Amino acid sequence: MTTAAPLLPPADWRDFLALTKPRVMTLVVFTGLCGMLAAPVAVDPVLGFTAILCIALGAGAAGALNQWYEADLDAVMKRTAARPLPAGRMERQSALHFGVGLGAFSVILMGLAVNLAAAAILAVSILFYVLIYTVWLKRRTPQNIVIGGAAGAFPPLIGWAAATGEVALLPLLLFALVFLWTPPHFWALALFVKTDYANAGVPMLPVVAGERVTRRQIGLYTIPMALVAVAPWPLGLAGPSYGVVATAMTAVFALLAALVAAGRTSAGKPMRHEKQLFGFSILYLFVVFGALVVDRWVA
Ligand code: HEM
Ligand SMILES: CC(C)=CCC/C(C)=C/CC/C(C)=C/COP(=O)(O)OP(=O)(O)O
Repeated sequence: MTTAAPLLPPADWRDFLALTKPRVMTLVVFTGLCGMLAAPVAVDPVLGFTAILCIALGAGAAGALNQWYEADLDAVMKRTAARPLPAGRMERQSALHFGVGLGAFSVILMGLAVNLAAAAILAVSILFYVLIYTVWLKRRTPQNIVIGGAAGAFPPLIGWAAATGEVALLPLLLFALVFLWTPPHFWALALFVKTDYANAGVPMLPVVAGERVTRRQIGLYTIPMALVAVAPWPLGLAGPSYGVVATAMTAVFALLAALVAAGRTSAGKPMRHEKQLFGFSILYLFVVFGALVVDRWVA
């Protein structure tokens, strides 16, 4: 006779919150909000709030499904071992039900309360992150984050579509900015947590191709990223206040990326520039996206 594994007690709300990767999602939601506020229309506040809520819930659902699928990987990486599933604080089924329910709710609410264009792009981004990145590419190729990372670039398009019902050149540039920003953002981190990924058998670029190639790739992606970041200004899609902030922030980003690409080290501080580039990459998107909204509404 077989005995069923004992069921865990119901998980705490904090564990469900942790499934949504709330810290990463703040920036995802912020880029969505800025995409919405950069649109040349005044959005009804209730509708706008609902759209941003749907992006937050959809992104949270994607995070939960990611953790449901890769609990085995998370268990072997130091950075992720304390998450609710690998730490044994939650049944896998609960994470699956939570993710599917929340994801469906976010897309349906967006479709009913906001518009179909925003709901469709939200659905695509959730499916992209879960199926294309997490299930298909992450364990197969070091290009995982380049292709799969597109999922994280959709929110500005969703925000814009929520406001206008369509897409346009400016939100497409914002998509391209986050898309090209993701490799330097992630590979800078991957350089200093390489052993974690190597132990887990995840083929991240520094593990598979080595540090030199990764550094060069960071430098290479930074060039088109810089052009796309500044482009809204000369194209007349944003004014000089955006142009100045975006140029200054991009110059700092490019300098740090160049130091990383050149493999510059400072005595006694291993991976100093890599850590600086990773940290700055987060501030960078907050400031550049924020500057676009300030430029539209205040400047
Ligand atoms: C496939 C693409 C990406 C990968 C693999 C990736 C990976 C990571 C990892 C491993 C961390 C550090 C640890 C953590 O807190 O979990 C991190 C931090 C972060 N990422 Fe990304 N990231 C990606 C794309 C993005 C995107 C698109 C955004 C937002 C637009 C973003 C925003 C952030 C933020 C805000 C943090 C800091 C979180 C904190 O303070 O703990 N990331 N990222
Ligand atoms: C609107 C919507 C659905 C947006 C999707 C949000 C999204 C794709 C964010 C990407 C950022 C992210 C959490 C990467 C983590 O990669 P990982 O899963 O490899 O990190 P881990 O090792 O921390 O699990």
